[in-house]
Amino acid sequence: MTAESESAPDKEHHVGLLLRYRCSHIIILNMSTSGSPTTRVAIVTGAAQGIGRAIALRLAADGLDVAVDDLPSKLPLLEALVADIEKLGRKAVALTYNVTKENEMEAMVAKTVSDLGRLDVMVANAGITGGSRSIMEADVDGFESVAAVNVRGTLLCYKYAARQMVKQGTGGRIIGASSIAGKQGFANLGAYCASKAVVRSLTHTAALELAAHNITVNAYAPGIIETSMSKFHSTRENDVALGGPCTAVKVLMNVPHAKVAQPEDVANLVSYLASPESHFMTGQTVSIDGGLNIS
Ligand SMILES: NC(=O)c1ccc[n+]([C@@H]2O[C@H](COP(=O)([O-])OP(=O)(O)OC[C@H]3O[C@@H](n4cnc5c(N)ncnc54)[C@H](O)[C@@H]3O)[C@@H](O)[C@H]2O)c1
Repeated sequence: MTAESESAPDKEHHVGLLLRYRCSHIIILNMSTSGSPTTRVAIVTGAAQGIGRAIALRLAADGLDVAVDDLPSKLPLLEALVADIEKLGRKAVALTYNVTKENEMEAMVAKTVSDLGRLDVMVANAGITGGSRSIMEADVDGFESVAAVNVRGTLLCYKYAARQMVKQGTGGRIIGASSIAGKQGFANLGAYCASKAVVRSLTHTAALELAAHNITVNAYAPGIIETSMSKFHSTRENDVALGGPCTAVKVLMNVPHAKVAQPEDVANLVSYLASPESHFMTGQTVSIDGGLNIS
């Protein structure tokens, strides 16, 4: 390539860029709920409680219909959530598919499309920590069960959401649940840290592969959020039982904004990541951690 061609791209190149921009803009406008006949639809996994529940409610408040998924044992909580979403004037459906099973993730997307009409937003939120264990005490079964939910579950959510969104041809938003633990190490949380780093990596790859389809892929990386998960890692009893330090408490001691945040704080971020306004943002794992991880 000559210096001239580098500094002055040809007209065809400019026209191509413009057309691509216009196409993506038209799709973005179609995604808007205001004045549009099409209501956007989201799936939130791990939605029965904690961060997932707050995200489902926030997306409903934003005007989306929502399929809420969790394990079968959480069905009563899901049904209560559906009722709360319906009070906001939106449609909702409770699903009990296991994110670790490929046939169930395919069925989850198919059921959402058959019940709610389409899929625009996937929030792959379900996750587990698997408890605290040092590398020297690590057991392969425990490592694999964390990976099954956090890694395989995220991959399958991304896969079947992307397939549906590409089929629809109207773009979309795919959002994963990483963690501060995916950006830095925490003693005795090796399996969890590794799994959340993989979520970040899958988000990079999926963002590149799906850009041509006007699908953005981002993840949230919370610090300590007040849910049953973080409470589990905050008690002396679990500390002693699992042989690890009070991980959540130790982390908090290093947070510049030293407070425990609420699930709604993460939901506010997801609201933006899921919105048409975030169309120029992809491949990012966004920290929401009170300043713990600044880089
Ligand atoms: N709470 C925090 O401080 C924090 C910090 C960083 C990241 N996160 C991440 O945010 C997400 C939500 O965390 P939370 O604190 O709300 O956790 P939580 O334990 O309160 O909720 C997680 C939900 O996922 C569901 N789930 C687990 N395995 C599942 C499976 N196989 N299929 C379907 N659902 C399944 C659980 O039943 C539960 O309802 C997780 O991915 C977690 O790793 C949480």
